[in-house]
Amino acid sequence: MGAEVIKQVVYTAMFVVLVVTAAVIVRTFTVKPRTILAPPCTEDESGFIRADKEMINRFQTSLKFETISWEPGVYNVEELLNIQEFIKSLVNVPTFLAYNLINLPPLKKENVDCLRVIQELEDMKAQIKYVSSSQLELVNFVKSGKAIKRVSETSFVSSQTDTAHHELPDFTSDLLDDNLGHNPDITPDCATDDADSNTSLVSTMSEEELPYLTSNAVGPMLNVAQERSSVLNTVKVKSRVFTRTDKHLLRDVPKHKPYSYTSYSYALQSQREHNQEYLIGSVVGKKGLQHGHKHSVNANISCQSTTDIQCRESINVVLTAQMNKAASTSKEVSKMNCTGSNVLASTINSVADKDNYRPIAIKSSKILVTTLVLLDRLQFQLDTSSNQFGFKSKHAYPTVHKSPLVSVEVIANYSLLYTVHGSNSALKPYMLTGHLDVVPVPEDDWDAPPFAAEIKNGFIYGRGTIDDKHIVFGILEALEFLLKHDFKPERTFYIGFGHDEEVAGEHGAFRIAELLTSRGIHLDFLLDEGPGVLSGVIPGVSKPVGLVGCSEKGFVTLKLEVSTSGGHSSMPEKESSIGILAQAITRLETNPHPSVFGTGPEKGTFEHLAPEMNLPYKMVMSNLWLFYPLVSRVLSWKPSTNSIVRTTTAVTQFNAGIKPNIIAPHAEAIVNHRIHPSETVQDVIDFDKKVINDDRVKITIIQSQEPLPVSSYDDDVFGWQIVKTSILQVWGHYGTVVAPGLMPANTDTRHYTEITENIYRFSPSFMLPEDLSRFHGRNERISTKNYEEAVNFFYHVIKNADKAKLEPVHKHGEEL
Ligand SMILES: CCCCCCCC/C=C\CCCCCCCC(=O)NCC(=O)O
Repeated sequence: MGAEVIKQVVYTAMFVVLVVTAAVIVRTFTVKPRTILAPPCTEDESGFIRADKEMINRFQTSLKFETISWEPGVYNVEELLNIQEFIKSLVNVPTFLAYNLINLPPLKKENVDCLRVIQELEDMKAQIKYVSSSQLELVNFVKSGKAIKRVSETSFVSSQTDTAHHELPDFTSDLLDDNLGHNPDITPDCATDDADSNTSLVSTMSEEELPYLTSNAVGPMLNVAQERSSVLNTVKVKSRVFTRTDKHLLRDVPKHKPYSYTSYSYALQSQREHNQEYLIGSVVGKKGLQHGHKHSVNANISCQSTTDIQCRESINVVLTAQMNKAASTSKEVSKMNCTGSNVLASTINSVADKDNYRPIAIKSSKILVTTLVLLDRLQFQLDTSSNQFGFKSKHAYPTVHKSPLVSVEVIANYSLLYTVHGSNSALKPYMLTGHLDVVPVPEDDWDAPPFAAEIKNGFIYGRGTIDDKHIVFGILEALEFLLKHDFKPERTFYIGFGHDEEVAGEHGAFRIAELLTSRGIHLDFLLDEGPGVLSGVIPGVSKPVGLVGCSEKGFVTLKLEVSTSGGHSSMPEKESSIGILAQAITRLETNPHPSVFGTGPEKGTFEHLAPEMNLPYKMVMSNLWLFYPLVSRVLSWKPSTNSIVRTTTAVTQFNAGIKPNIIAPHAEAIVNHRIHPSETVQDVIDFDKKVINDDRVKITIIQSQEPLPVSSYDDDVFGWQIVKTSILQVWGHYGTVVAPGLMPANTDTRHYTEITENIYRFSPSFMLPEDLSRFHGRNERISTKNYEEAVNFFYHVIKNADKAKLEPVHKHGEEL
């Protein structure tokens, strides 16, 4: 009896397995491709736009920076205020450069107002720390007086490279000389009245005031620029460092022998060992240090700063009187040597001679403003009468800008709205969008400088190449070509270039959308940046995939905070704010949000791609009804594919602590989630709270956006057809297939949801798996060939969309 039942169960199981296997096999080999070749563009196949040198050059110039800086010098309060005013104007531009404000202007003698100004400048730097850069140039920014001069038109990158790999421009020695009283521009009240000193321009400051000068709190983005700092001012401080009487520091240095390079180096190391507050220093000295002085050394100190205190000490190291006698030595030491991130460096000239050592700190100071160059380089002129950033005439794309068919509006000072007027008002307009701003470059170890637009091995390197200049310039190039060739559109279309997409587009795209709404405009479809032509990115598909974002993930940025009583590190509580917060972060990272694979447009991706896949992927993807869990797990392995199966968690910032022996009373972290369309902001917060499960961790929302609606990717839908057809016209010869997908990052499209239901996100960039990290990362680049393809893609979009409708497509394909 028992054996009979077992037999029955086994037979039934075998039968089920057989049926399932048969179903899987049948389905694998009968599933029909949904990716049907879109109807080719029958007319004007010859209209291929070849990227000539000029076109590439126009693109390159759009990627370059220009530097505007204040000449090293000594400024009075009024001049500082001028600078301050200018910087304020930048701060008011929400998308201005993140890394444009570099060092502080130097102080003038004993002027508290200077300190106030400098503090304000510091505050302003903090404010602009995280904003993105925008392609705007201050061409006609003119300030009177010698204090503020535009001293450099070289690209920021080349200057930076010089600094990093060679020597700094040798202006520092002159400045030292200036500081020694040789500068005719120095006003008498700047001179020191200290009779004992041979130095001039010595400001007296308390050590409490020094952080204003030395704070490195503005973050790594500014560090690159700090490398360009110069010796500008001398500040007298009560310092004990490097005095011969400081036995603690120099106890191991032989007293009666000339100090040698190594002994001084040793002294600095000792200093660090004995007192954690001090810097990590290295001393480089010239041979034959004496030159008549008993104890002299040239010290080049760089501080691997981890705390403000370290920064401060590194700057306030110290020298002696006699600097004017040692002018040649000063020149030697004024060469800076800064490396790595979060490094604050200062060069020290020590010429110790007398018993009466007089410590003098050398402060490096300078304001450097780097701006981007789009408008000027393209010969747009700035309209300084109304707004110094606005522009009124445009020569780079003369046909576009002179055409009676095209009108251009400047929105919110910097964004652009083009209307290309069609002749047939019965046709619903559409819109192409892109953005002018780029994200900063926190690291400089690129294969080619990030703002020089160098071409290497057929690739144009530069921040903004794929995010998002190839779209902006691809559209303008295509339109210029079409208008030159007598294109007269029937269908009106808009082109919107926002200036602050990288910081949520709330001033640019938002205002453009608002304006269009106020005019009662409703769009047939809108095309913005998105995934692209992906090769080798989607598992199992060997053909390139033109992936079009039909929806966009939402996001929520959360601040997590823990506060405890803090105290002395010798008597710690069992748990610290840092420990508690770290635990919360670990819980979030080890408990990812659950997979919701198959509930959003990513399902459509596989419905379209399964028939194109190689075995065994084809079998698995054609039978998602059976293999969902397996596929979901496999997709979770790689960051790119993981991004489409769930709400992601990225811990992007963590701040706590100021000193080794103080228990941090406060720790905070920033967590950025990208929300899958099947979840909401509230779902995400609820999940996080549950996972963290610790009331000591306070969670606040910094910014959020619900996921965007899913636009139709039915082959009957005009906008979808246009995008798909145009992709195939440009990349079809590679065997490219087109599929809908989910945009894992955010775009300006969130602002346009009221004026169209059909929003598609596609960047005309050909991407290999390793290229995905170039977005916002190192070595952002595009090949010249790909740029040509981008231009042609927009050419086809504009041509295709001008038809009343595309050919009907034969529909098949099915749910998996
Ligand atoms: C099985 C499908 C796999 C899909 C893999 C996804 C591939 C995504 C490809 C490109 C992503 C492009 C990201 C571009 C982001 C640019 C926009 C941006 O930075 N916005 C700001 C922000 O999101 O913070």
